[in-house]
Amino acid sequence: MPSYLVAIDQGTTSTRAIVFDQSLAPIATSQIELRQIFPKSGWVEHDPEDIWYAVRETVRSAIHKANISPRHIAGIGITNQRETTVIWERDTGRPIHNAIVWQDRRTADICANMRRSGHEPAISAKTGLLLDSYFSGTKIRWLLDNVPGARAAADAGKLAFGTIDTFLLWRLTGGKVHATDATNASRTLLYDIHKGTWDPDLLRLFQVPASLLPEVKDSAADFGETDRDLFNHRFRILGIAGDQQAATVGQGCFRPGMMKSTYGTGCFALLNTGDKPVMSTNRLLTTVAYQLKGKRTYAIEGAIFVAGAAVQWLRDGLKSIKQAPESDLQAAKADPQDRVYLVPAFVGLGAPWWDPDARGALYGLSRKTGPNEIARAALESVGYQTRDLLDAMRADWPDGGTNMVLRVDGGLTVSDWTMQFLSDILAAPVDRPVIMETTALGAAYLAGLKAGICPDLDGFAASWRLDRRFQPLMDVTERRAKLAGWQDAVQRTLTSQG
Ligand SMILES: Nc1ncnc2c1ncn2[C@@H]1O[C@H](COP(=O)(O)OP(=O)(O)O)[C@@H](O)[C@H]1O
Ligand SMILES: O=P(O)(O)OC[C@H](O)CO
Repeated sequence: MPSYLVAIDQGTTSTRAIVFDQSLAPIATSQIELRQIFPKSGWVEHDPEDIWYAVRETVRSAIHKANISPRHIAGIGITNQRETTVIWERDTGRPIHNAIVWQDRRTADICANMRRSGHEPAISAKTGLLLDSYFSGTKIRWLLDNVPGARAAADAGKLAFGTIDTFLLWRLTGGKVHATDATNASRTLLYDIHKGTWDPDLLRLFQVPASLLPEVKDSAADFGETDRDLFNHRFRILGIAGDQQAATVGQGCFRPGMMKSTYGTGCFALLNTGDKPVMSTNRLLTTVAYQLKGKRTYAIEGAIFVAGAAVQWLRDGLKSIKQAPESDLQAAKADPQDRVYLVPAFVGLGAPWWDPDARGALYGLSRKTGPNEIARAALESVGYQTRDLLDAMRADWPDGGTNMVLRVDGGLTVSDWTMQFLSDILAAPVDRPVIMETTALGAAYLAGLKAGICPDLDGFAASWRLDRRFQPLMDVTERRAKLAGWQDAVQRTLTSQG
């Protein structure tokens, strides 16, 4: 019986394919970096053909490395950077433009105008989101209005929209399947998360024809088969989830009150709130965590745009380190008396501030401030931003706040220094699991669940293994003083938009 699973993890900075064995242990990985395209300040694009090439190559290479027969693979799970928007021609499969990436701010003005017209409360009530350029809705509208001929072609039913999962599914199935899952749909500003349907009023408001949209399915579902020519075999595609939701699954956060935070380019914290959507009053997002057998489980989400990207800035912008792990060593050597704060608003500030016009700032520089102190400020900014999110979450959902433990994953969590600071500043334990590829694990598990070869949610959650627990060691007075300094720095950075 086929018992291996392949996860495709199409992230912002790279594409990975990972083969998991029957015990859900990763046995082979292949990864290709993704080219970032910055046409203008605040604009971020990806070439969908780069993404498609990387997916084909990494899947082939990971299966080859795993040294298994394709016949032993039970299915593929796809997980993806969310919100990133592609529109393509239905007859040729050709994208009409580069993908507009989630970080892209080109539609900030459209959002501001719609907000001024008073549309935000009704949109938030249906979608659980805020009216921000982060999400797909205004990106679709921009493409239809700015690519010559696009709107007419869309009205004639000749175009298809998708987030990256949907675009990949279309290509993998040879143009046969146009579908997504509820987690990805819940990031578009067009999807009613209470009813689980595309909303006609929202489509009218964002000027998006219904013919563009994919069918919305469960996160573990039959999404079709791969075209035989691609891998010399027809693989079943059995799972799809946005990457932060897949990480929530991979971390086994199935009970209300369980929370994970993923630290890659940005940071995304999701708190499972069960089968009822909790609408935030503190500018967090309400989102679908996963949908299984037609039943939606919801989460409150806090999204921070810059986490690991602050370390990349030390390396590529400031050139004060050569490799990311050096930031740890520098932070440990920083002068304890120095009080430098970095507010890394390089692309504006996300939750809970939502200020697209804010830009990064350093405060408290003295003659003694050097690279070590700035590295520490960069790593500390990850902790402070998480603290802001968690404070907002506790206010939205007081039941969840008391015995909180945070499960973490993502590239930045290898930094022991940052994880210790995170625990110190949250005043809560931080748990790092043995399997750090939780996003891919979640996608593989969803596919395995549908294939009937994986345990149920409780059985899977019981297999979660701790690598290390970081416990808070910081003195209360020091924590208070540090947090007060951070709040002051944020207030000075916010513009009138925030
Ligand atoms: N040892 C380290 N210390 C600090 N940051 C690190 C370290 N290793 C990786 N990172 C950061 O982690 C991020 C990459 O994580 P990853 O989960 O692969 O991101 P993404 O999925 O967003 O592409 C990079 O921004 C990098 O700067
Ligand atoms: O690609 P990542 O891991 O940075 O995640 C991106 C998020 O899905 C954006 O919402």
